[in-house]
Amino acid sequence: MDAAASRAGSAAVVAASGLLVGRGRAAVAGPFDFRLAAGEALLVTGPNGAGKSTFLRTLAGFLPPLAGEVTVDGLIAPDGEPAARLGEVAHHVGHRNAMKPGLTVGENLAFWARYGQAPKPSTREIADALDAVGLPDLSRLPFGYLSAGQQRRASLARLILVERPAWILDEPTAALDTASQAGFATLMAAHRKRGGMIVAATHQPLGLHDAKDLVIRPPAATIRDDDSVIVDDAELAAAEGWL
Ligand SMILES: Nc1ncnc2c1ncn2[C@@H]1O[C@H](COP(=O)(O)OP(=O)(O)OP(=O)(O)O)[C@@H](O)[C@H]1O
Repeated sequence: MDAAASRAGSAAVVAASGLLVGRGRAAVAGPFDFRLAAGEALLVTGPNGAGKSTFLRTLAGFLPPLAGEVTVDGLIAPDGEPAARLGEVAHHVGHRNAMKPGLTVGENLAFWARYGQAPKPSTREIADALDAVGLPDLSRLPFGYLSAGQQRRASLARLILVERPAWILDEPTAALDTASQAGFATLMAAHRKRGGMIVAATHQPLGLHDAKDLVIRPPAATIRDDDSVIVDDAELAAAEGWL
């Protein structure tokens, strides 16, 4: 993807209205309303099981909303057309790293660049992205050889490798040491200064200054065992629109 084309213009706005998120037929959290302009951040907090990951995965387009909508204005998708969905212009980094342990660090990062429709990154670009997250050039090592904190940092390097206007981050600093947490706060600040947006769920301080807050409060019973819970994989996939 062309870096300039993917950058958020100053008029960029992402907005959600009446957004209800869930798994299968079961509503998990919401409805939510928020508005993010270029350079702004939304900090999502709430206890375990409240629905933070479900909310982020819905924003990324991995789960369909049960109600409401998320609109995107002023952002250009990789195909050069105005983006219709946030997922087209966002990086999502989940709390599991979504990197294959048997592939090298470089192969994993190249996969994520291609997933975002960016050209195949050069060895230099991969080394620079790893350097930005404080890692030496480990690109030829299998991802599975890295320590937990190194794996997290290598996973975050995809944010740097390909410029995308929105970062959707689930516990981004989990497993990072104090210095790496501070380094990542600097990267997030630089992203926002370029007009980028951040939506981040966390249980620990991220150093995101002037972020808007979205607190997810769970219903009294968060673990359900009723007809709304789908336990069959195929039925769940069908309910979420994958089949
Ligand atoms: N297929 C499903 N059907 C119904 N509920 C589900 C399904 N899958 C997950 N859930 C429930 O959705 C709720 C929200 O989970 P989620 O992972 O979004 O929470 P979270 O706030 O990110 O939690 P944590 O802080 O522990 O990471 C949980 O109660 C979980 O049990």
